[in-house]
Amino acid sequence: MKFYIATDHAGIELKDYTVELLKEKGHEVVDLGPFSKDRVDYPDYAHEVALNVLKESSAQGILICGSGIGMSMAANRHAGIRAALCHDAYTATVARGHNDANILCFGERIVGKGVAESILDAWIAGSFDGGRHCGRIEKIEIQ
Ligand SMILES: O=C(CO)[C@H](O)[C@H](O)[C@H](O)COP(=O)(O)O
Repeated sequence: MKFYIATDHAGIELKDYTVELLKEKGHEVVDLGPFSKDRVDYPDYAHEVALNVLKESSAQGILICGSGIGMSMAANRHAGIRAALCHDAYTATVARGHNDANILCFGERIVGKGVAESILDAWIAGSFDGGRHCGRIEKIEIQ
């Protein structure tokens, strides 16, 4: 899979860990930064990842901040983006299966490296279940 990933200052260690982990697992990763711990504003990075995912629908996004909340809020302002804040493997599985989520968000201040890896594994293994969920995800978009 191909992933666009970014963080703010509060998620940089988990972002760097995630980039290496995904590469080890054979995935393509485009790291959109930041590359230092200087304080930055999460929406700038959320919008960057969202725009890339919208341009390349076969790619997925990953956004990390302290809690994952601000990143998911900002990314979800884009029509066509379904960013899911995941705290464990179950939420990652249903985000993919029920919500056809295209951006995974999590918080470095919430999940450790082990839980982050289980979230990533569940996300990668997951796929959209279709069926009854199709009409529901269409209704997410404001007409
Ligand atoms: O948006 C957030 C909270 O909903 C993120 O967790 C940010 O990373 C956090 O707000 C950053 O906080 P800081 O005190 O500026 O480090």
